[in-house]
Amino acid sequence: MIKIHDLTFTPFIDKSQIDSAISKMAEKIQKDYAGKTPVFLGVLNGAFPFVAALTQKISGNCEVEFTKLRSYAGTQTTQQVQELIGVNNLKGRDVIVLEDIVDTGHTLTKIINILENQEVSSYKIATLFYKPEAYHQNHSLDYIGIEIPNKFIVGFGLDYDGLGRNLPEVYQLIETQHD
Ligand SMILES: O=P(O)(O)OC[C@H]1O[C@H](OP(=O)(O)OP(=O)(O)O)[C@H](O)[C@@H]1O
Ligand SMILES: Nc1nc2[nH]cnc2c(=O)[nH]1
Repeated sequence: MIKIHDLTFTPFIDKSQIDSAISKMAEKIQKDYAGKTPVFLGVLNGAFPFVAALTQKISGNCEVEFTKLRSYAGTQTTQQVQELIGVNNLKGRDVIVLEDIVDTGHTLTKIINILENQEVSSYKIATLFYKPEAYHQNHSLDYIGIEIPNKFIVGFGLDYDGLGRNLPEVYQLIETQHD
């Protein structure tokens, strides 16, 4: 168990499970984009370890860009997704969005809106973690690493109020916590 700020988390997904999910995803992407030079678009802050781990498993040409969006405050989504760092050079490109987690899908909806305005040639969505019970958007996800229940997690890029992103494995919030 670990404590971050006021909350306690229990070990949930270990390093080898994360690595094997990323390897499988990289293999699929590599096949689907054979002969192309896709642009991986990482969504900061949370996606930084996922982007590094996935792109290192891709052989062949690819580019890496980042955008920075924020929707979560504490352990709750705010439904207002802010674009803190934008991208504007994706016209005509084959883009693969790399998200650390798709939860309600508000962030994803915002990204799709941005990509459609930029006239990209094609786009697909890859997410390391996915909460199917929380997702209520129509857009389907193209590459999913690990499906998880609708509980707050930290680690491997994901934070609780700024802390926990550096953890190499993933922890789940213990929900019955009393002071
Ligand atoms: O599907 P949603 O409910 O929109 O949640 C998913 C988003 O929430 C987190 O980002 P956050 O807004 O916390 O910013 P961060 O990556 O900088 O922590 C996460 O990195 C996803 O981008
Ligand atoms: N840290 C963290 N950020 C999120 N953003 C959306 N869902 C989550 C989650 O479960 N944990």
